[in-house]
Amino acid sequence: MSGKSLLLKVILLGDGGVGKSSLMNRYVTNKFDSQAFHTIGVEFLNRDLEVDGRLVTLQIWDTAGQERFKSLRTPFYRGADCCLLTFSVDDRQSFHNLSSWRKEFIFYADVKEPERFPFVVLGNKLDKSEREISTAEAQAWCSENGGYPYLETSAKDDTNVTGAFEEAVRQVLAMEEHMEHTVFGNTIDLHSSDRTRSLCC
Ligand SMILES: Nc1nc2c(ncn2[C@@H]2O[C@H](COP(=O)(O)OP(=O)(O)OP(=O)(O)O)[C@@H](O)[C@H]2O)c(=O)[nH]1
Ligand SMILES: [Mg+2]
Repeated sequence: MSGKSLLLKVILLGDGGVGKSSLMNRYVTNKFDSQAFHTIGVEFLNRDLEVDGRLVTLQIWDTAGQERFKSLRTPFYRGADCCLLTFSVDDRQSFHNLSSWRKEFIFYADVKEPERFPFVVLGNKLDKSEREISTAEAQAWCSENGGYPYLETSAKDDTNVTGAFEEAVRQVLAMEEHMEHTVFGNTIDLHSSDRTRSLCC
């Protein structure tokens, strides 16, 4: 394991009531509240974890999904390393709104290269018996809209919650690795025979 812990900011977005706060609380405190209140503005919690030998401090930002709190949540998007787009599998409207959430995030976080940004899609409330969105439909949206990883979770039953946050970390680490390769790939080779040509005026 490499010594120093990496601080990663992950943000949960999605309609009011899909279970963002419940996912964060399940992951960080292992508790579930069936009478949870709507979030006002934003809240965050940290959790340390190890993924593929890397020590990471995950700073999870939980935002208010209700439209009336838009101005309270958007200032906190900047600096996010990963965005968890969340819907509820028993609520078609929340699935339909994923595109708007992504758009809002890209705008307020001022993401320079949206097609490269690590989004992860979560279909929560997997424990519900009556679904409105099938796994296949959600997967299709993810592959058509940028090839995002898709995970189904239940904050209530603690299904795949750890897996969801670990996937977020993996996506960020993979992106970092990719960027490092790109930077090194673009390094100017001072000994290259092309050098005279490219520097010549
Ligand atoms: N059955 C079931 N209920 C859940 C699950 N996750 C959350 N809930 C319930 O759904 C309701 C809304 O959950 P929240 O976590 O408050 O939703 P939210 O996305 O944070 O909502 P906002 O804060 O308004 O944006 C609460 O009553 C939760 O108990 C789940 O996995 N399964
Ligand atoms: Mg909430």
